[in-house]
Amino acid sequence: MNTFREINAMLCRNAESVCDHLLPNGRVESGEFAVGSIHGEAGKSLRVTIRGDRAGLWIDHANQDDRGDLLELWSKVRGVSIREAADQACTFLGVQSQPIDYGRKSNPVEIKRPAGIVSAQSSDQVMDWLTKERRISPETISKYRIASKNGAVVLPSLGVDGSVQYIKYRSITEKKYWSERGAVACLFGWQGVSTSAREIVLCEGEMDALAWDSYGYPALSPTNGANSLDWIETEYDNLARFDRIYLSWDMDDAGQSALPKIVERLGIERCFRIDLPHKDANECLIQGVDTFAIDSAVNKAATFDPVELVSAADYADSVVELFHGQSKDVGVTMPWRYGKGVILRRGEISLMAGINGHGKSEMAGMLALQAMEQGERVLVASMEFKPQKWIMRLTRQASALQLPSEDYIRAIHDWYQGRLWAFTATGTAKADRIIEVCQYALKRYGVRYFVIDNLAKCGFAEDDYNSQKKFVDRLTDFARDHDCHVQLCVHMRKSDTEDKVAGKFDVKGTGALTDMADTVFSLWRNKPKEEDRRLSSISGEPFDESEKPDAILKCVKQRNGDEEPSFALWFEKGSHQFIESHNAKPHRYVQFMQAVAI
Ligand SMILES: Nc1ncnc2c1ncn2[C@@H]1O[C@H](COP(=O)(O)OP(=O)(O)OP(=O)(O)O)[C@@H](O)[C@H]1O
Repeated sequence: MNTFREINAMLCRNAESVCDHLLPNGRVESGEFAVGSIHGEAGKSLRVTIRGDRAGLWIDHANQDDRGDLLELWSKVRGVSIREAADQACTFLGVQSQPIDYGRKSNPVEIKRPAGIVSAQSSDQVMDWLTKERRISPETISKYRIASKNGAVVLPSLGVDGSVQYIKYRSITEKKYWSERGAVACLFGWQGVSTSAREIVLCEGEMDALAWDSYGYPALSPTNGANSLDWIETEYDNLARFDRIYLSWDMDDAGQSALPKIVERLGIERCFRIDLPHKDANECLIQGVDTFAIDSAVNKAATFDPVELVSAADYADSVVELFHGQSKDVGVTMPWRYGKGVILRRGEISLMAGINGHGKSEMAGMLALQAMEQGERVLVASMEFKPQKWIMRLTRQASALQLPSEDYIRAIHDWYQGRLWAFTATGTAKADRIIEVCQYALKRYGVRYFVIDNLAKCGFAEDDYNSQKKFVDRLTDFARDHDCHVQLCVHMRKSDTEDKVAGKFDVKGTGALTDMADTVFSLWRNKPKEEDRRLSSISGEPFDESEKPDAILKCVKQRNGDEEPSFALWFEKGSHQFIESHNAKPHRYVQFMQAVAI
């Protein structure tokens, strides 16, 4: 089944053929279809746009009220209802499914008109209450067939076919409702809605619907309470004809909780929320809110955009900040004098890739110290070593000494307090648990820099690339959603030689890992140099340490940076730090005095 909107869209895609079919005396002029009027005589007064975004829109310049879309043109030219026009259009378009049969359905049970009901007009009391106290217009009262019985207001719900579905009564002396029979799930107000209407207001109650109509907006309201959704099923087809449904619901908790469910079922793209200056339309009427204010509220009706859909324009401040602001590129910078453009940014994930034993853990540890020094709280999930072992390595780097004293070690551990946490599972930890603990550490302790060493120890089979990919995908979401950085150590594929720096295509596993990561490092240990050194020591030949670096850290990808430098580094034997020249001093991350002072 197709909605009117869909049928009209199909007509618009064939606007010229539709015009030729409906108005054979017309002709195409300057990109528009021109004809005398909806009666089809030759002429130029009625113009239909046949191409572009506005295709299908038409206007008769001799009678500016005559305008609309192609379905309306069809209905006017053929003198049929919109529903019949839609039926005919489907046949013309060769569309098998017929339009929704909204015009013929109603609730199956019709009730008999009870005795004693008279028109509201003939009851001074009811008429006065409606027009003077509630300020409902007499036209609306007549259109909606509002009646009176024993001094109470009679609110009949007629189906789209005019049959009486339900009758509700309202006392005029107190807010009390009763009905002719038990609650029926339908909408009140069809009698006030033209069969060609393409827009409708849905509101919470009958008096509201009458108020909306008094403002010039025909409206419907559920008969059995605003929070029951049963009416949707009964009236679903009847509502299909509306391209726009304005929801005028109370802003109280009950109203707000029902609204998303209504919108979801009626179609998010055609629903709009109206915010009124008072709690509902009848209150607006009573308070004297004029039609202009109501028109303005309708014009400003908000869409129910999914929370995930945001206009790019809303990001102006953040983008200006990225260009000009102080907080440009929040993240951890590299420990060396150059390459400051490489940043381990919040919201991103980086891979530290290397062959076994090439220093990934040492490098990730040093960068974690760098993060702590720059104020980040860090969690290390090392499945390679027992916590005491990797913390020992880290402490060596932090002190810049091969053998720090006991006091210094203890002082450094005091410094770790509130800065560093360990995920203690060694061996093969389950990926889910790692993420759970990371989430907890983030929420409970404000940790924003995470090291996972390494992917091979997260509980996946070596060749289960799909699960590895899903895990990295989840880490990527975690980093982005919580504005933190995750560094994941991964292995390089085994190759014949360890003599050259591997590229990002050498990362073990699926290529998706490097695609998903924001930054990828390839860490290479200069094994040939170590061999040369060994041979020199045997032969007694002098060996120049400065000539070649001990390691190269190559940034092979940095999605959000301009630089992808290679860092030539020397491995300082005492501290196990990577330094930028053979005679550079290792950096003391924790000064002894500073550590003691904390
Ligand atoms: N460039 C280097 N020169 C000398 N020794 C190094 C160098 N890089 C790392 N090492 C040493 O090599 C050993 C292995 O380092 P590390 O554990 O960091 O490697 P890894 O890449 O994490 O290994 P794995 O893949 O097995 O986890 C450590 O003892 C470390 O101190």
